[in-house]
Amino acid sequence: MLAAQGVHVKAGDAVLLDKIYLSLAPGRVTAIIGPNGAGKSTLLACLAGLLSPARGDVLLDEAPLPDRAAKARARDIGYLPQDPPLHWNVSVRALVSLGRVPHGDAQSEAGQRAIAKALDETGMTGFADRLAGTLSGGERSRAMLARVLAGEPRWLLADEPFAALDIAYRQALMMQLRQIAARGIGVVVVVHDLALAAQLADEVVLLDRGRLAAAGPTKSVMTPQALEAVFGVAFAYARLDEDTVLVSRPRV
Ligand SMILES: Nc1ncnc2c1ncn2[C@@H]1O[C@H](COP(=O)(O)OP(=O)(O)OP(=O)(O)O)[C@@H](O)[C@H]1O
Repeated sequence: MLAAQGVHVKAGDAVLLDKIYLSLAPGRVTAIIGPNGAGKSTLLACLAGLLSPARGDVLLDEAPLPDRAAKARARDIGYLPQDPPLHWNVSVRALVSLGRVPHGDAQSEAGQRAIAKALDETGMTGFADRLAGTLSGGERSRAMLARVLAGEPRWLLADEPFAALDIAYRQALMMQLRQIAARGIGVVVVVHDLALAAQLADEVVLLDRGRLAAAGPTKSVMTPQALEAVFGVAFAYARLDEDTVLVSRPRV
């Protein structure tokens, strides 16, 4: 279980997160949604243990995250930031191998197997010998995801992993995240695209100006009323083949 207990984050006088209580289960895909500036990335960074709240705690399996040794935390929680910087122009294989650093086994058989699997799962095997600096934006974001997957974390926390991907890779990544969750891994993703979040997630966390507006099963959180209250845009249910989908209704 990954939980936030009264997480409160401030920057100067600004309240970025206001007493957030959450409990996330492994084996589920949770989408964090909300308008720009709502605090989604801040919450994800807290859950990853990369940002310390001014008040409140993040608990992993009921123990405070800061009590865990840094290496153990890095093995448990794989974090993919929005637009991760490329510090060294190394090969894609070397970049993905960095995912094994918390295990210290990049050269071992188990490490090599995890690296090969991560390259394969992200469609990056054919790029393994390319310099990462020569990749396109979408290829680079897949390589960064492969790096996190190579670490075989118990929790995968990703900030807008869909942003640079074309429609085919978006769908592939959606399926992949669902498969990762089906293996028992907790997947938490910040998602801007509400239709994508509705399709992808088992659970949704809806943030509004640093506050928790709602959290729970996707269908109960993503209602036209709740989304309208937070985004200030009209939403409605529409029929699409056999499915009911949520659509926004522009007022022009
Ligand atoms: N160091 C800081 N000082 C002041 N305000 C900050 C600081 N860091 C973040 N903020 C503000 O906190 C708010 C939440 O930021 P955050 O990046 O978590 O939002 P977000 O929901 O991920 O936004 P987006 O959808 O635009 O990516 C924003 O209004 C941001 O400007």
